[in-house]
Order: sequence, then C-alpha cells, then structure tokens
Amino acid sequence: MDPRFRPYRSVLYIPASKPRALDKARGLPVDAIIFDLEDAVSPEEKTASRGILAEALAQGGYGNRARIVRINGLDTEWGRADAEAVAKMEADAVLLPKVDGPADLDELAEITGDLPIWAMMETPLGMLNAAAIAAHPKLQGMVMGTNDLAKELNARFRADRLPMLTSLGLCLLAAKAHDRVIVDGVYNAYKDEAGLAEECAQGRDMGFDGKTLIHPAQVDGANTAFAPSEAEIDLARRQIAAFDQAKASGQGVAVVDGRIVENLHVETAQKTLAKAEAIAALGG
Ligand SMILES: CC(C)(COP(=O)(O)OP(=O)(O)OC[C@H]1O[C@@H](n2cnc3c(N)ncnc32)[C@H](O)[C@@H]1OP(=O)(O)O)[C@@H](O)C(=O)NCCC(=O)NCCSC(=O)C[C@H](O)C(=O)O
Ligand SMILES: [Mg+2]
Repeated sequence: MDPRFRPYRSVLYIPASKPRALDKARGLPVDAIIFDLEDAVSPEEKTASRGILAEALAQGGYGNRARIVRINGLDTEWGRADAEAVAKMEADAVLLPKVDGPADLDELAEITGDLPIWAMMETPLGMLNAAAIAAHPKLQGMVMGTNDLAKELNARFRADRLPMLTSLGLCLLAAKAHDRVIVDGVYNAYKDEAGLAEECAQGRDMGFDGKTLIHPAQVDGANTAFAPSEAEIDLARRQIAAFDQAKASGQGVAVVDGRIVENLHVETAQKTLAKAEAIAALGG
C-alpha cells in the first residue's frame, strides 16, 4: 500500500507478552498495530517477549495492517537489544518511547538503519523539540503518549483535555509542517464507549489521523470517527463538481449549501475522497 495514503484510524497496542492477543489481532479490523515491548510488558517478561514477538511476526497473518514495534528506551537495559532485534523482524516501523529530541532518533537509526521510525511524544522536552523531531529524515509518524505526559506535567485527566491542548497542538503543528502521520493518545477507560467517541471526535477535529487504542472494544469507535462520513463524501463530490462547473464558466468560486467553495476547499474534498478510497481498499 502507498504509505502516503495509508489510513491510521485505529492503532492498537498489543503487549508482546500476550500470545493470545497477538493472535487475536490478526482478525481485528485495525489499520495499524503497535506491538509493545515497553510499558505493557513487565521487566520479568521483557526478554522472552522479544522472542514471542519475532515469532508472531515471522508467522505473519497481519495482512495490510501496519506493524509498528515499540521498543524500550535506549537508556534502559533492554532498549539496545530490542532495537537490534526489531531490525531483523518482519516489522514496518520501530517506535521509540519518551523521545526528547532528534538526537534520540539518530541513536536509534544507527541500529535500525533504514527502518522508518515513529516517536512517542510524551515528555516536556519532546513537546518543546517537536518541530526538530518531526523534521528528522527517518521519522514517519508521531504517537501522543498522554499518560506519561499527564504524569510529567502533573496534569489532571479531564473530559475536555484542557491541560493537554498545548502539547497536542504543538505536536500537531510539527507533524503537519513536515507531512508526518500523527495519532492521538489512548483513552484509558476502555469500556466507556461514549467517552471514547467524544475524545475521538475531539482528536479528529483537531487534525489527528487516528487514535491509539488499548482494547479491541475500542476499534469500531475509532474507525468510525476517523473515516469520512457518507455526508462528508457526498459533500466532497458536490464541491468538486460545483467548482469544476464554476471554473468552466470562468468563475473562481462556487457555492454549495450556501457556503463558498474555492480551490483550497477542493483540495480538502479530494483528500476526503482519497481517504475514503484507501479505507475501502483496506476492506472498510
Ligand atoms: C486492558 C487489558 C489489560 C484488558 O485485558 P483483558 O481483561 O484480557 O480483556 P478482555 O478479557 O476484555 O479481552 C477480550 C479479548 O480481547 C483480547 N485483547 C485484549 N486486549 C487486547 C489488545 N490490546 N490487543 C489484542 N487483543 C486484546 C483478549 O486476549 C481477549 O481475547 P480472547 O481471549 O481471544 O477473547 C488489555 O486489553 C491490555 O493489556 N491492553 C493493552 C494495554 C497496553 O498495551 N498498554 C500499553 C499501551 S498504553 C501506553 O503506554 C500509552 C503511552 O505510552 C502513554 O504514555 O500514554
Ligand atoms: Mg508512555
């Protein structure tokens, strides 16, 4: 699949220590999987999990889902061995936690070579250096780590995420400036469907490409929230048609549903249709 159009609506964390979950993910309609060697895996299980994961990926069966492996930090006792192992795995990308600046990515790239890198954005320094991190040539995507960030900021969890908005905004600006994928943080209350829907809608409206998830019950909510709706697809088609017609009669502006449509709106409409097509190509 062309990486420029790959959807990242639903990005599910799976602890690499859980073979049952690793297997279940082969049948889940997620756009991407983060195979986790870091926080979801206890110190006692770290080394064995590396082997379990390498075997699961070698076995395959993950179809079109992007396979991203989150390693432990390179300043931990497991990080370097994780990175060396991932470089040999059937993975599409490596995800580095707690990235403070581009030098962290340089250090990882020395081990993982050409493998695309994703960065966990979850430290105060990472927020301040977001633009330089996004500019790193090996960086493909950013993942908000809102749990670690809340801990570092001593911020409280609120439904409106007011304490997070500065950080979310800084990372979004950085990712968009450098044309990187960026996915929102997890919603911890995985049985709260309505709360997840609200947070997905907020992230989508801010410009995130999708949401990271911790449980299969969250997948449908994210897939729905981050896909163009039927109404949006219909509007995009009508905007493109109306603008083409306006252009043919020498006008630079069309009007659809009482709102102006200019070239820039047509670009957005075309992106909406391209995203809908990419989702359909994945099987919906
Ligand atoms: C939260 C959980 C511990 C709940 O687990 P469990 O009690 O086993 O859930 P269920 O019994 O409801 O599970 C039903 C079936 O679904 C499978 N399952 C569960 N979770 C996953 C998953 N993530 N991926 C794939 N499959 C999953 C179970 O195996 C059951 O299958 P079956 O038996 O065949 O029916 C658990 O969901 C979990 O561990 N989730 C992941 C937690 C995690 O990854 N945490 C780390 C990432 S969050 C983070 O670190 C963010 C960031 O760094 C930050 O700072 O914010
Ligand atoms: Mg974290």
